[in-house]
Amino acid sequence: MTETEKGCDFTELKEWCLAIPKIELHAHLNGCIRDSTLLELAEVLGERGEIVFDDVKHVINKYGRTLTECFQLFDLFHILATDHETISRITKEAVEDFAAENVVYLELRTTPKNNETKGMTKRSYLKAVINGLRSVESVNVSFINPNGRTESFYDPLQKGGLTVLEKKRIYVRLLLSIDRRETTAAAMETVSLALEMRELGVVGIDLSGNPIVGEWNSFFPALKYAKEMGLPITLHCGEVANKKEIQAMLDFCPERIGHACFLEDDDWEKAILLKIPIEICLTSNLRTERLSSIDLHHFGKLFKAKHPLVLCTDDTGLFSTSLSNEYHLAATTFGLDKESILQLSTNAIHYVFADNELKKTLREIFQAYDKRLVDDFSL
Ligand SMILES: CC(C)=CCNc1ncnc2c1ncn2[C@@H]1O[C@H](COP(=O)(O)O)[C@@H](O)[C@H]1O
Ligand SMILES: [Zn+2]
Repeated sequence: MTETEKGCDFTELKEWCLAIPKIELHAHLNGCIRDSTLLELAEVLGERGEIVFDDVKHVINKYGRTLTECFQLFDLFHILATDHETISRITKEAVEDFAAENVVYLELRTTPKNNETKGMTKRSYLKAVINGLRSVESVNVSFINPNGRTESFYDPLQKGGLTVLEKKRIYVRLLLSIDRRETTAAAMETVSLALEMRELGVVGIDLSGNPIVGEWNSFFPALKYAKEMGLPITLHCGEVANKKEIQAMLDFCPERIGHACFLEDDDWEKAILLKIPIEICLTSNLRTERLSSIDLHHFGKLFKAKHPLVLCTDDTGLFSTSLSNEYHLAATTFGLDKESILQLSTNAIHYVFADNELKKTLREIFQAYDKRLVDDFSL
């Protein structure tokens, strides 16, 4: 039994992890689709004869998928969520789900996709995502408007009354993902789109996709261009053992890296020296068999070394997890007390890609939650 479990009731700790404000920096839109939505979408396509519903139902409901099956499921997501309306819907639902978890700042990442049959371009895909943000009603969603100021839909003055003021607020920013399957030209198109959409809340670039597919050299030109243009970058790094690529990624000095499961000692030396923040996805790493047991996760030693870390979910839908669940898992596995957990969630402010003004707002939100942080917190 860990220190945390001894000192505090398991269920109470779970509720407490849900109640604290949290920051989510590594969440893939299509990986966050609700199971209920997936089944509904699959049923409709089944009725239209576009898929065989019973085959799909089996895949959606399957628990304990292999790695290959996880990526097969991503392909399925991309069949089910291909039109603009569905993209808007899953965005809306994902934001609502994170807000319900008391996530106060969300960096949602997604791969803009071309789909000629649906008249979809990368640009129109992204617009559908932004429309999804605009359509959320159950919580206040804020992102950047064309003037570069924070936009709040559901203005309390216009919509009137306490009911609006009582709604939770979530700040949302977008990261555009380059899929490792994509060509250099497609990756370049994504970076150009991100630059064009900066004023609509796009704050950075992600490199993701099946880690055994694609070559660093083919993504490098687009990532270098993004860097030159001042777009922060996060890379899925070391999801599988690939020494050469891990070294190239660290030499690139990204603003953050995700996973970092297969870094060797000299790689860690470099990551630590460069103070590269690590997006930690415990459940994802466990389910995708990056480690045999959760207590062996590199979170433990990095946390002790006070390396910049942020707990994240990766794919809430795919892995049936939530951010509060990840905090609870970290607390119970590594024996963190409440103060350490709250400090961990507060520290995430340092690693967000949003501007300093929003960082200040986030700091105020966390300070309001726990006044003890006022004195020893500086950005
Ligand atoms: C299956 C597995 C190993 C998941 C965990 N780790 C991941 N590693 C690399 N890319 C990922 C991961 N989870 C999600 N993605 C990327 O995010 C996409 C889904 O979100 P979106 O279509 O970009 O909106 C996937 O197709 C994949 O390209
Ligand atoms: Zn990921």
